[in-house]
Amino acid sequence: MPELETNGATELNTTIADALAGVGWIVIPNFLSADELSHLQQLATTRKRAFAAAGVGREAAHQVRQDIRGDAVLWVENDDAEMREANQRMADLQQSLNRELYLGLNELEWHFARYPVGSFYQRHLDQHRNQDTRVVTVVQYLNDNWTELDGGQLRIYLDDEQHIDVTPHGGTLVVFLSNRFEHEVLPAQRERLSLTGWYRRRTN
Ligand SMILES: O=C(O)CCC(=O)C(=O)O
Ligand SMILES: [Fe+2]
Repeated sequence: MPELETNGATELNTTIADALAGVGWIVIPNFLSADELSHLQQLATTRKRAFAAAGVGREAAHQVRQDIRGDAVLWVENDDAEMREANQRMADLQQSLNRELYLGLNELEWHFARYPVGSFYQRHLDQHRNQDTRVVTVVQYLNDNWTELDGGQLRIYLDDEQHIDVTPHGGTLVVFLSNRFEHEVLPAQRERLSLTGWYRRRTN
């Protein structure tokens, strides 16, 4: 029998859906429990050698450009047994967003991302040009004891060039509409670890 979502999880997913329908973004501290956080940190550590430099651009235009983004990534597979719980939480959120906002999301693609000391990701939009399949961006941070001095904030540009800075505290979840907000990762003064993903609507 499938596990039932707890009421807390359902409520949280509704809060996220409401925020997306309203301002279009939300930050949720302590989205991950301490156990979930340490499990994901351990996985990222165990798999450290499998991370590969991230690129920019799609297909033929794809290239590693550390002057644009300096992180290394490891994609998460759907059938990864170690990621079962994390994938399930994201699947539950996907279902809530579809139920409440009729977004028609049909998959999550996500990866671990490791930003070495001094690295950053320049201001960008997550939707690839001429392709609108990335609908909702989700980021979970996996860092212990992060302080303002460690840099690495996620800067989200709101309307009128106002911005908010999100500190990548372990367990924090950020969700925003992929086509609406340009954002950047400020230079990290410590190694910075996250899980970043996109709910997509397949066009074919
Ligand atoms: O790690 C973050 O805070 C955001 C990463 C990001 O913008 C991306 O991978 O597209
Ligand atoms: Fe991004």
